[in-house]
Amino acid sequence: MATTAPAAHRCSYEDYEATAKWLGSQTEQRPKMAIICGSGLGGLAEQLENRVVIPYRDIPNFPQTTVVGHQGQLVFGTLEGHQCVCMQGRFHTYEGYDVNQVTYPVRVFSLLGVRTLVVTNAAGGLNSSFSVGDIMLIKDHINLPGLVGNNPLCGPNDDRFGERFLCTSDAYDCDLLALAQQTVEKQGIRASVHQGVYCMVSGPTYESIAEGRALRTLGADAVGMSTALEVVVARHCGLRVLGFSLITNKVVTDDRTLKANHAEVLVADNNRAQDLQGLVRGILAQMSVDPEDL
Ligand SMILES: O=P(O)(O)O[C@H]1O[C@H](CO)[C@@H](O)[C@H]1O
Ligand SMILES: Nc1nc2[nH]cnc2c(=O)[nH]1
Repeated sequence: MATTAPAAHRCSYEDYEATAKWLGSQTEQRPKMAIICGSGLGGLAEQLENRVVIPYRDIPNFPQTTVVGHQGQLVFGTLEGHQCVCMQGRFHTYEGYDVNQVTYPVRVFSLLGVRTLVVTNAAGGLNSSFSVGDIMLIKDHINLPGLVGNNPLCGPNDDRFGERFLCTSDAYDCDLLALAQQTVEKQGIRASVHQGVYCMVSGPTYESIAEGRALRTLGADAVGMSTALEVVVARHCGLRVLGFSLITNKVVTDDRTLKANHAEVLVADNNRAQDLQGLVRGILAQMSVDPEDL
């Protein structure tokens, strides 16, 4: 029987606008900062003050989360004086969403007035000096799906969001990274925080031994199934980006008896998510608040 490939899910500017307008009608908060919470890392959103919670199922055009550890709601509120919107749950291509759906919220946030994106994720450690529970400040990424054609900027370019050819050598904001590093020193947590390169793969399989070794050879320090697509779209809209990986497991590169699994990812998050929350809060506390936010 002949099969046809599913059509790419095209989102029009009007779709993004409609979602942004609807969200704007649900709250008077106008965040300048968006935070995407990775697997098991939604606790950050619980710390917001003056919370307004909006389930994804109520939001026009929004995808739904299907992954354990991703709650599926937006939380608006204030963190360390900054008006924020947090995604408690993100979308992945392995769930069956295409790159436009995975990145849909980022363009909506930009239309809402967001200027800075903080991305967090759970990731497997490839760098042999990383331990489970360590935090990696993302200094660069390898967008493997994007490099081979599954890039959210493929297709007609909408100049209202950004230019056709996007530079990504500056994807992770140097000033924010420097501020993050200063906060690490101030909090005395240097031993468990590293800077490194995040590699996005499509998943949902965890790496084979040969794949883990290959990714390490490529120059990746940590690997996961998210983030790079969101960052590409954020940069296309001109947002500043700060990224964190919580190292939830070591990628298996030799011992065949070890088996990566999502339960261990969530357990590591449970144990160490508070360290990441403390670091993010510490960084935000040092960032000047946009006067319009006051
Ligand atoms: O990247 P986040 O969403 O944090 O989740 C990571 O954890 C899941 C696998 O355990 C995958 O979804 C991977 O990408
Ligand atoms: N691809 C991948 N994603 C992850 N997310 C959390 N841990 C891992 C991992 O080891 N590999």
